[in-house]
Amino acid sequence: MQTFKLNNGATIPAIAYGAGTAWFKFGQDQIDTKLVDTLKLAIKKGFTHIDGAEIYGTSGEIGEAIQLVPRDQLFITSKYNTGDSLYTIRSAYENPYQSLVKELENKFKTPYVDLYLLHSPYIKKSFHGVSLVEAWQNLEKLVEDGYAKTIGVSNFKVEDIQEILDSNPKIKPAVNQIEFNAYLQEQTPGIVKYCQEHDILVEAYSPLGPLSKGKPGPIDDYVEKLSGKYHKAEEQILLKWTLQQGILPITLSTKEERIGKFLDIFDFELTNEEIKQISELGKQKTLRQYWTKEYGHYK
Ligand SMILES: NC(=O)C1=CN([C@@H]2O[C@H](COP(=O)(O)OP(=O)(O)OC[C@H]3O[C@@H](n4cnc5c(N)ncnc54)[C@H](OP(=O)(O)O)[C@@H]3O)[C@@H](O)[C@H]2O)C=CC1
Ligand SMILES: O=C1Nc2ccccc2C1=O
Repeated sequence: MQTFKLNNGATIPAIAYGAGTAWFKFGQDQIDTKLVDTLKLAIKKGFTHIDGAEIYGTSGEIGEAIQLVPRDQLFITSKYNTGDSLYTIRSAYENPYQSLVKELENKFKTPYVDLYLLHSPYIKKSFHGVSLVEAWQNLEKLVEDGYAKTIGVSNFKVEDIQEILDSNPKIKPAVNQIEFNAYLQEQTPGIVKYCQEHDILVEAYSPLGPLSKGKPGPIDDYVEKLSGKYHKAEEQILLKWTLQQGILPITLSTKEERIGKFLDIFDFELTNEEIKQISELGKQKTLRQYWTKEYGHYK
């Protein structure tokens, strides 16, 4: 499995299986056995990186599935539930520190996560009990106490990351997880370039948006042509387009045949011209699925 190097020297497997979106079950306590089985299948097929979050309600399922292999063979991500951008949903826990400690003990049943993120920058002291900078300091303490190996952010704009950097943090964010695909190459202005210049790895959620939600669209014919040229599925072409830009895709499938395919992307390379062409065609359409102004709520 290809890896990326993070700014703290840690390595991160270059593609992740997401335990959110289609698996989202916040507010229900019962274990989803189909998710446990699918996560085990994904691990057996070679996924070593699982993307979770408090808000997904699936930390218990991840905890069950990861018993399958030694802990050090896996890379587990979780995220502090910042709630929605309208401040109507909040974490079940007092603060980000407590959230991870309790989820590790009661759900993940493992002593640490490899990566812990603030799920969004929508953090207000009056609502969350901590300001954005104090939330970040909670994450730093999680590293100091051994509960998280690496820390980062998600859905952060340039100015949100700058606010953390301006606070003179002990630890810099290592990752910014954002919505990224051919139809959303800038979740917010300049964010990809800024992260790459500051040695912050960009993780792409919804990398297959153009296939699942974007059809018909301007990249369809070209991606189909590349699919024929490389004898790879359209999903594989889009995951490769993401990876070759130094961006880590987080995807998922509920279906066995797709899960294996997602990992069979390390034996071919798109040319620079092909990467550029997908990017240019993609700019003709905008598709944003998450964290829109109108979105506000999770459900
Ligand atoms: N930080 C954040 O705020 C967010 C993080 N995430 C993370 O990213 C993960 C992945 O996000 P997601 O948007 O689901 O990622 P993708 O864009 O990779 O979409 C995956 C979905 O696409 C479907 N799909 C795959 N190929 C095709 C195709 N050829 N035609 C039609 N449908 C297809 C799959 O369906 P099927 O099951 O039928 O194969 C699956 O449900 C989440 O689980 C979560 O971990 C997601 C959103 C926000
Ligand atoms: O997986 C996710 N589904 C979501 C829906 C709304 C906001 C964030 C998310 C996720 O992270």
